[in-house]
Amino acid sequence: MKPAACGECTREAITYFGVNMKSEPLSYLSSENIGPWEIYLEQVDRVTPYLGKLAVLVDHLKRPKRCLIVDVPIHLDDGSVAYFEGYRVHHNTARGPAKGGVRYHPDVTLSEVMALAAWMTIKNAAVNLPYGGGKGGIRVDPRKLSPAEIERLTRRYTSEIGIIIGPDKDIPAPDMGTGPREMAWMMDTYSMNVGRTASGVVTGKPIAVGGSLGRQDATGRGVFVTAAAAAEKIGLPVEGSRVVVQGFGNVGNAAARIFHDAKAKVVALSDVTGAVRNDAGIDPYEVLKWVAVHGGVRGYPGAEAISSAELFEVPCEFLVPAALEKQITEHNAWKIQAKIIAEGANGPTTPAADDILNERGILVVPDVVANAGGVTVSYFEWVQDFNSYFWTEAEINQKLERIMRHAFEAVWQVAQDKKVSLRTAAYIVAATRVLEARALRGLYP
Ligand SMILES: NC(=O)C1=CN([C@@H]2O[C@H](COP(=O)(O)OP(=O)(O)OC[C@H]3O[C@@H](n4cnc5c(N)ncnc54)[C@H](OP(=O)(O)O)[C@@H]3O)[C@@H](O)[C@H]2O)C=CC1
Ligand SMILES: O=C(O)CCC(=O)C(=O)O
Repeated sequence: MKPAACGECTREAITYFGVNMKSEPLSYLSSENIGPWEIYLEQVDRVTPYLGKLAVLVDHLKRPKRCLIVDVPIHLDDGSVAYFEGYRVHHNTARGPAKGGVRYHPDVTLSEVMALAAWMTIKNAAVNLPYGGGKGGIRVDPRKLSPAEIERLTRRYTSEIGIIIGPDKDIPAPDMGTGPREMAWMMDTYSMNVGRTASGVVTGKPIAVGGSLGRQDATGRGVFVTAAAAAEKIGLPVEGSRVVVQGFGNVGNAAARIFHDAKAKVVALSDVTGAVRNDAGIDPYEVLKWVAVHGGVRGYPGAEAISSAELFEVPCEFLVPAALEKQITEHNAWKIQAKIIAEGANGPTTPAADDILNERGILVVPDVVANAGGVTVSYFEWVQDFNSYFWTEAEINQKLERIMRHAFEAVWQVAQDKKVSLRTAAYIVAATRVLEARALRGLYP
């Protein structure tokens, strides 16, 4: 399928830290042949025709500013030594310090972390936070390690990336496989290394060590707020609507609960153990209790088991992918029966799938807007840590909703004016901000 805006674009053939940055026009390639970084490059190519004279600077978006690869050796509980590969990437810092999460997952690679860092640059600019984009990760299956091993891994990784993180340089946060516990260890390790308590070095911390109220549910809340704003635009009521959620971790379970609280009906959800469906509605609070005991949604008695592929075919008003990249591809985009897709995950939709969804009139609220609630409350946490003055949860949620609605409205307006998808509109808003900052800092086109 020919992409909407950039069928003819070609790319320079360069290699960056072993990651091949040359790619063909990607919409012609199957999802099996592209990774997250190529998806990101395609998204940038699609926005380039809308950047006016800033387009000559677009290569700034196509290269990470710096990539650090670290070896993370730890003692396992049995006394043996294991080695893990870790990364921290600063994609762009034109608008402020790098900011973005840390992922622990067996499939983490440098090119994936580059893409995740780049999406942070776009996301932070799309919601107008004073940050650039960064991301980190370790190729590890945390489920195979004990808590003590994860602590040693986290502390060693933090020391290794300590040369490029800091409250005014790069502020990590949780992503897949990490949470408040790991953030507390990161903050403690960094603080020990610099000889003072530096609570502003990471966000997503437990409340007792400088975390912010509302951060835990913030990404899911932002997904809900932007999905509801999109629904308003097309006259779709949230109350009584059907919701399908892929992934029942930090983002997915919060989104499911918040939709449920708003009287929407969660009809299917999944995690790595399996998927379940009940058209009469599933109570995500009950699923949480089940998961706490059984380790996954599989076998949840209030619903029937379906396959992970079938999850995407369940009729619904809202579909929330909240797991990994590349879940919605040219293979299943035709089968989706949702009116709105609100991307809780980063990069869940390939460009080819975007085209199909666009053609089918399914509204996609892109990741760089839909899941920006997490980093927005991370920003609040960072500001609160600097001031040593903390806001109430009601204040946080109110400020979060205002920022998310404002960002969505601006993107919606651009989409209407330019007749482009919400993703391309978000990239127009964000890329313009990043490249304007770059130009003002000394690289005028
Ligand atoms: N945490 C945050 O604040 C933010 C996260 N995101 C993005 O949201 C997504 C989810 O992150 P987060 O919720 O933090 O991660 P978590 O680790 O908390 O949860 C991930 C969830 O996805 C499930 N999962 C993993 N693989 C699959 C699969 N193939 N099919 C179905 N479910 C799967 C996991 O199952 P199991 O538990 O069984 O392993 C788990 O339920 C990621 O793309 C992340 O980058 C975006 C913005 C902010
Ligand atoms: O809270 C943050 O700083 C970043 C969260 C994150 O990794 C993301 O938005 O993808």
